[in-house]
Amino acid sequence: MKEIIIATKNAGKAREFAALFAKRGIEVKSLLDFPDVPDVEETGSTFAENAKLKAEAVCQRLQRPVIADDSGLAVDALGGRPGVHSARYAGEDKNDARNIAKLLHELDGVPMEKRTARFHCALAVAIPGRPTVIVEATCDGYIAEAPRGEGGFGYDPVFYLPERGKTMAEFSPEEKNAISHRAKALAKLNEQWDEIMAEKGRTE
Ligand SMILES: O=P(O)(O)OP(=O)(O)OP(=O)(O)OC[C@H]1O[C@@H](n2cnc3c(O)ncnc32)[C@H](O)[C@@H]1O
Ligand SMILES: [Mg+2]
Repeated sequence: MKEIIIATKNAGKAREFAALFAKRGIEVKSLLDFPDVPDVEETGSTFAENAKLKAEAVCQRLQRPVIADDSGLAVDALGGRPGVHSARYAGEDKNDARNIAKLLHELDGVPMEKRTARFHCALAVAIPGRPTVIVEATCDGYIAEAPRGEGGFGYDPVFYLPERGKTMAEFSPEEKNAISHRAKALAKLNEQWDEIMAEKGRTE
């Protein structure tokens, strides 16, 4: 296979998938390339449910193999919030800067050792006529007291990895793709990739 569709309108995610799949010589298309595909409502209560909803809706529409990513940030001191609501934490417009400002406000006064958090990533692969495959992975860190760095997207400027002494937004794309929740989930998918794609070959 030379091309895969990622069911996302998030340019940051699309960029990371493009780099991760480039190693395999596979070109990534996102929903930014298919503007007519309508938004899928994320009504699930877990990352896995939402990834499945997005992958199956777009697969149904395009009749092609599709991967969807549902991801987010779970902060221990906030009982796991923003969780599945990470994208719209500060409002419907999905504004990264406002989401970060709200998060920092909610954690005001919480000491560093209690600012533990993890990024979650659920990936769902939907192929016409086949059961959907789902994998999940996480990446542990801390919520910094102020944003730092220009790279990545979303909550990366406040996601601090003490072992590197940097926020994820201070990582190069290669560094982030070596350790991120998304890269780890994709590595899990990779283990099943040949099997998934072999089945696909038979249905073509
Ligand atoms: O649903 P799609 O179209 O894929 O795009 P989205 O941006 O709405 O994506 P999600 O519903 O999965 O919400 C993910 C939220 O978690 C954030 N997020 C996910 N992965 C991240 C990462 O690697 N670094 C920083 N923030 C991330 C992201 O900014 C969003 O606020
Ligand atoms: Mg979304």
